[in-house]
Amino acid sequence: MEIVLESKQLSKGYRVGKDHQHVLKNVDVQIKKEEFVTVMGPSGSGKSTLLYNISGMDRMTAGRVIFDGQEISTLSETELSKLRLHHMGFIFQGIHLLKNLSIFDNIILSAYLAKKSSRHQINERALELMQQTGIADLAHHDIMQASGGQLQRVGICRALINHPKMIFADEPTGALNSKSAAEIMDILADINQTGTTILLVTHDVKVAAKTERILYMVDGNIVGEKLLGKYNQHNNEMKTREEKLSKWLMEMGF
Ligand SMILES: Nc1ncnc2c1ncn2[C@@H]1O[C@H](COP(=O)(O)OP(=O)(O)OP(=O)(O)O)[C@@H](O)[C@H]1O
Repeated sequence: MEIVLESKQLSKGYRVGKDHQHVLKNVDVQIKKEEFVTVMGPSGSGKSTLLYNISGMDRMTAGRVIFDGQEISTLSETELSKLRLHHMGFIFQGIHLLKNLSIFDNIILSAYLAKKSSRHQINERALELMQQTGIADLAHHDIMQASGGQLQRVGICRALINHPKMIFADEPTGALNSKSAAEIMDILADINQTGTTILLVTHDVKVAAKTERILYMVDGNIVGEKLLGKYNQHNNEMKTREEKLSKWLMEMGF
């Protein structure tokens, strides 16, 4: 299967006073097209840092990242933001929506900025995504009127509006109760099944068990991986997947 994202010897460090803290240490990762991959590991091991550096949200200190055949390590800020706008989608725990815009306008904003589609096409796409994520009734609501789970769905619609090749999600269910978290993961699994590659960071075994491959990070490097295969919400397989994953995580020292 074709590789969509690859890091080679990716390193990231921060100056802390007089010291230099090495957070990512020569990380080599390959994500295949249409894969659904999770990064797990202890707190502070560098999971979010990996997500932000491999997606070009942050600048790596050394190494290379190749996204969809293009070296992104050498792109300018303008080129990087264009790449992110057109080809990547981001979902965060704190959803960062604009409070003065309606739910619908929050979703379509980046499609207007991308200037790739007509107003009609953008509206159609937004409606289709809102239907898919179960928030079509909320289109013209104020974001202050929505629950955490609904807002996370808005975040998913916003991330998908420009048909990204890949979604990056940092603890997308971190602020949700377990029922909403399970629903959000089913939506992400559906999105993945229809061809969008996803790289996700989580601490939650139930969340990771719905993904295809789990990378385990310790102290700035990937030290193991577990292949679970694609999750099918219509097969009654969650318990087995969770047990398999929990057993492996225990072996990894989680
Ligand atoms: N801007 C920064 N300046 C200095 N150190 C930083 C900065 N951002 C992150 N770090 C450090 O990098 C290390 C890894 O942080 P990161 O957030 O990537 O870990 P994580 O595995 O995602 O943790 P968690 O599971 O707690 O979210 C931590 O020790 C953190 O303090």
